[in-house]
Amino acid sequence: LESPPRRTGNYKPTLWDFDRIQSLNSVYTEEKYTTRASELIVQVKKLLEAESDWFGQLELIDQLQKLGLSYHFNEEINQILNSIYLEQKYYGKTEDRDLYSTSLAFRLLRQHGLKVSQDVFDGFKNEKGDFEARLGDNIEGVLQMYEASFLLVEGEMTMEAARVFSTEILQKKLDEGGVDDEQLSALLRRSLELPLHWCVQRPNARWFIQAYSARSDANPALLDLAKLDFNIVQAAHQNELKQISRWWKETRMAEKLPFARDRLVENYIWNIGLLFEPQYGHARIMTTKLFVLITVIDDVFDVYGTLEETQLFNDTILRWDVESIEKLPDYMQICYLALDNFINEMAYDVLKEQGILIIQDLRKSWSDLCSAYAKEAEWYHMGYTPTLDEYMSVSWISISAHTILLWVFVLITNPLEKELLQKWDNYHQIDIIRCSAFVLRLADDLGTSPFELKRGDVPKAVECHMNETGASREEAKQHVWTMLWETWKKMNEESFGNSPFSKDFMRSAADLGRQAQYMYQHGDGHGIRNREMEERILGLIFDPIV
Ligand SMILES: CC1(C)[C@@H]2CC[C@@]1(C)[C@@H](OP(=O)([O-])OP(=O)([O-])[O-])C2
Ligand SMILES: [Mg+2]
Ligand SMILES: [Mg+2]
Ligand SMILES: [Mg+2]
Ligand SMILES: [Mg+2]
Ligand SMILES: [Mg+2]
Repeated sequence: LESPPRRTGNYKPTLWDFDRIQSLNSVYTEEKYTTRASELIVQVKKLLEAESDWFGQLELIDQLQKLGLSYHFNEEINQILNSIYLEQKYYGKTEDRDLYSTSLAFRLLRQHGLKVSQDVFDGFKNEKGDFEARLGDNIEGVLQMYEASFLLVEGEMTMEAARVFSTEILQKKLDEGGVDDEQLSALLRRSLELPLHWCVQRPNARWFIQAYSARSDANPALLDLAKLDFNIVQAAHQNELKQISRWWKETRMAEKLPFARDRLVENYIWNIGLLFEPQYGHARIMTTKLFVLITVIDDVFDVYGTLEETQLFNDTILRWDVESIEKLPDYMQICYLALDNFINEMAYDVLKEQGILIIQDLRKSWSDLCSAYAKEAEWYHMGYTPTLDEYMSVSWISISAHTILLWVFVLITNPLEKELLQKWDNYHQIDIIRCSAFVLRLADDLGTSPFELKRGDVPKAVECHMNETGASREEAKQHVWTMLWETWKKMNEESFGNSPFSKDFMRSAADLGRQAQYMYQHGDGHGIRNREMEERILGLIFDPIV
């Protein structure tokens, strides 16, 4: 029986080939630049110390975060935010504080894990309990209220009302052209599309550095440090990318598996967002290799493999015995061995560094992932459209977040305790992992499903909801956005909880969701190039800020 013609993703070749990547070089690895940066860091620390009032301190902290510089000042920022929280200065009588400072304090303290009550906004309501219309006269204050509203947790009606109230005012102002300040209207447009709380820090820093350099009141030391630090970090990223690119070329997978996405740079960008701290260079290299293998094997199940082949591959991964590899078609033998080599490399890495054998944990994660892939392939080939709940029960695994976060956990947790690792045995119950996976899945479906369905793929969240409820595509997309929004409330709750995982891990889990919203903001930024993504990659990796 002639097997049906194989589908293809029609993926274009990579925009950034091996030679282009290997030709990357930057002057910002030179000693004189890092010395200059250290001097500027001292100057900015003095700026922080010199700030007398709490409002000025918060403004500076907010700026440092946007400029991607906050990691140099963690101690100072901790100390300032903790004392503002303890002294509750933002709670004062409404007349001597305003919407702007209250909202800024609410957002920065909550982001820091300090749970300011939503009651701080009660002072801005009228006797009926609605926010006073006059607040709309201060657009900067309303923008801060909007940004603060994304830090809500379940059941906080005041924060829901704050989001609706502020969104309406900001949208109306933009529609009427009522914002004459060009910089402010750019800020409004950007935040209405993606609020600060949903923005991954490093990839967005360049935009905020450009915006800050356009301000007449920009502090020269702060601006110089922002540009210099960005370029120094970029130089380090270039070296990491060159190293991964040599590995990718040696595997020859792009050539052997031409049907799959050859997206080394895009896969690396994911990890610039996911692993923020510059010292996580080795971790970014390993997680990028993981992303590259996930991308290829995802395409094996979603695009190229026949139903029988995908089941065969899944069985081989479940059993992980080399005898069964004999039965795999050649292209799958390449995938299996590349994956097996990588898992062994990773396990060896951890064994020699931490003295713990994690090979079973890594394989278990991958067998769960491939089982989910196989389930989706079965649904596609049977022409079956699951209910949305049924779809999510499989696709929150197939989006690979649980595997990505296991790699991140192992690579940044030092020392790696056995009992903490054992918590991964029932990762289905770990809220932060589930939330991160849901945001990644829902953002991915909103960004990639139109292209996936054109070439043939399992019905995605939007299509499942349409099929189940008869909703229109627009209504179904709105429903998916609402699910994403509900998930962020749970994710916010997790950052207050006393999780057994480190702050860096909790941040990475949330950043995985944020990075997805960044990659898919203008369509499928991962698989199908678009101008915005191209410009973002040039600005992030190739071109220093002058
Ligand atoms: C890194 C990833 C999140 C993972 C592999 C590439 C991705 C960008 C995404 O690709 P996609 O094909 O959209 O995943 P899915 O929809 O087939 O699950 C799934
Ligand atoms: Mg290719
Ligand atoms: Mg896919
Ligand atoms: Mg898939
Ligand atoms: Mg919990
Ligand atoms: Mg997708």
